[in-house]
Amino acid sequence: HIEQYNYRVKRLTVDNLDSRSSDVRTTKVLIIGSGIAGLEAARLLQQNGVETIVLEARNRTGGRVWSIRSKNNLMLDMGARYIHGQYGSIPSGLLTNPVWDLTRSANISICFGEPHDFLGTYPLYYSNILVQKWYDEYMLFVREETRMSSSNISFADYVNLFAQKKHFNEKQRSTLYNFAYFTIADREGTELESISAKGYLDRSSVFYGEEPVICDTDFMAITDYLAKNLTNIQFGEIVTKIDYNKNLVKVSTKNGQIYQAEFVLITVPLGVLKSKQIEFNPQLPQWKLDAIDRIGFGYYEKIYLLWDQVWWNTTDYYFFQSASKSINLRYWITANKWNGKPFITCFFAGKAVSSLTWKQNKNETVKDILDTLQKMFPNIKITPPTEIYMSNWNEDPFSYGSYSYISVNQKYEDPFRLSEPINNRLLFAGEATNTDTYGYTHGALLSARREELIMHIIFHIFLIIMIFINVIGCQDASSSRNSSCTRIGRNHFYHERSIGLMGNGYQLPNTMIEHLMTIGLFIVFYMALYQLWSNSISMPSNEDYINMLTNDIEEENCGQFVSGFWLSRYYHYDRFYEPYQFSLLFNSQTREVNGNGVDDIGKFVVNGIYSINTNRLAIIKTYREETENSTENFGHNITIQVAWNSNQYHFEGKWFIKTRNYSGDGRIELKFEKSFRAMA
Ligand SMILES: Cc1cc2nc3c(=O)[nH]c(=O)nc-3n(C[C@H](O)[C@H](O)[C@H](O)COP(=O)(O)OP(=O)(O)OC[C@H]3O[C@@H](n4cnc5c(N)ncnc54)[C@H](O)[C@@H]3O)c2cc1C
Repeated sequence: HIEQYNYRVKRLTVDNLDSRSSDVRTTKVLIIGSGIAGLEAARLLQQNGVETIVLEARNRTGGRVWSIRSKNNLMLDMGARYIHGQYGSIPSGLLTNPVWDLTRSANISICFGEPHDFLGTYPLYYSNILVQKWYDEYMLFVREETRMSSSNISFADYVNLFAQKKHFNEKQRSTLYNFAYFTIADREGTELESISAKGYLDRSSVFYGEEPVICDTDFMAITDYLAKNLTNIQFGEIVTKIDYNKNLVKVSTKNGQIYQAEFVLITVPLGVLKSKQIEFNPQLPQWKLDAIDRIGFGYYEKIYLLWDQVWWNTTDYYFFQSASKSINLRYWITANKWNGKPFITCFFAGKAVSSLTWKQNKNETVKDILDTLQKMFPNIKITPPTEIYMSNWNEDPFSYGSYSYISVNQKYEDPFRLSEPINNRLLFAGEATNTDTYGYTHGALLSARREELIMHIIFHIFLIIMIFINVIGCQDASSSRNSSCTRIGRNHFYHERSIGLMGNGYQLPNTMIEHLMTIGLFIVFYMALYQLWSNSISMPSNEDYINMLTNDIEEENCGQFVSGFWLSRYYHYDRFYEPYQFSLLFNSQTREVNGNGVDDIGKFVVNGIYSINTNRLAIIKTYREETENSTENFGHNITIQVAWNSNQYHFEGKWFIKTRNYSGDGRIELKFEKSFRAMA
């Protein structure tokens, strides 16, 4: 077997990639990994008739979405469990969490946690209220410091700087440190020392989880739904080598199987890429290797403790959040009040996982948890759990960690680099390649949609080029009275297909269809041009607007815009409509502003730009159809262009609407309401 494997691998060099053999399986798109990203990409490609094979190392789908059954048939999510966002709504430019949408399509029942549904305390020397106040002040301090700074400074360094500024003693400093740890670092699966504060605050995903939404069933119901109609998943196929050139990719697996494809979508976790278990030939470019190296990949593990019946007498969701005496053993505990199931989940992150304390001495870890619980419930005699289950993502060779975070070593462009295709043949998806929603299932899902779209564009560019070549070839031929016009064109087209540019999913059009499509393309092109022209006549473009300099801008009035909740009121039909709250997040490096909210027309998302220099903001509100007011909500866009008014201490300017049936404009004001509360 080994000989056969070596033989196959030896044959596989870039020079002879095209050599075909009966034991090489060919397909148009090969997807490596059947986590949520791989499954979604496979599902979309299959829907579009593109031939696809999924290679999965494990003998199951789901990847880091993995649920097991206890002896009593309790469903325990060892990986993802929460669908983050407020009732499915996420303030990052997308109205709803797409995973939430999936649960609705799949008829999966979901339950809601309340944001303040929290029993217990941090083991702090000071009252929670006081520490929360320090923390809020600390976050404002970090936000201000990072806004104009370009250096990567960790949250831990900012704790020290803030403590110095406030003349904190060591006890106060370490209390704030612990609080910040649990609020920020724990969820990222790492330490405060490792996270770039600027990177974290500039990326929108960090503000998601104000109100996690929890499934009533296991999370795998979602990945099972995605996998439902996929017939092309090869289990137990551990990819060991990827050979590629400008035309083709060949993938070798540990079983000695070789696959050949026009495109390969790599969705393996960042931990696997870091481990260099997969050999690339030629080696990945240095910029890609640097990105893989610098982006952080955290550790986050769960322990489930099960009893025969619920013994706790509280209905709160979160039991307790604890920083134990030992820095290496910190955890927090939750229980599920909705289904009344008798288990408690404990979470360990960062050093607590890598130090291995908890794994090396499972009994001691469990005893520590039980002692903590006993202190919380002094009147109940807590018996040892009947079953214990622990995850081990950290050592799992198909994960090597939990999910990505923004490390202090990271460069701004690294996540973009990670997702960048190579030769337009190797494409990358998965949680870590999502620049906004890294670390989450919805990040993985959206990355798959992004890559599927890229593939689609690549396919169609080829299709359009082919049509033009064919039409021009045809016209040349007919002008020279070459009666074999159609045949020549077609033969040329077939030839291109046979060398692999066109795939099985796309049918060869005949000459008539090609002509019609050409005319259609011209019509679409002119309509797009007309649309652009007509949209630009009544207002400046958003880019032009924010760059307009006015004489009266004083330096202290620059950069008034901050991320947070804003109130807007707009003037229409001779009156102001109420202030409506919406969230806006500002990325100072890209100047982008994203957010969402709801007003009397409907739910909307916001995308736009802001200039610190001119203090001007230009955003586009896009309504989501079928929300709120069905007679006025057409899923239309509203452009809002506002400038800072230092007397009123708010932004003001104009809104513009241009739809097929209506165009209009009016006044609008935007006032800052409050900053985002840190995740509870
Ligand atoms: C403990 C924990 C808790 C979490 N909690 C949440 C949560 O509550 N909410 C949330 O939204 N997100 C959560 N996440 C994050 C979420 O699980 C991930 O972001 C998401 O599942 C990643 O999906 P993916 O498709 O990018 O990668 P994966 O799911 O890891 O899929 C990659 C696939 O590639 C396969 N693979 C790896 N190596 C090879 C190879 N050499 N050859 C072939 N196949 C290979 C793997 O087996 C896997 O199936 C959590 C993660 C962990 C670990």
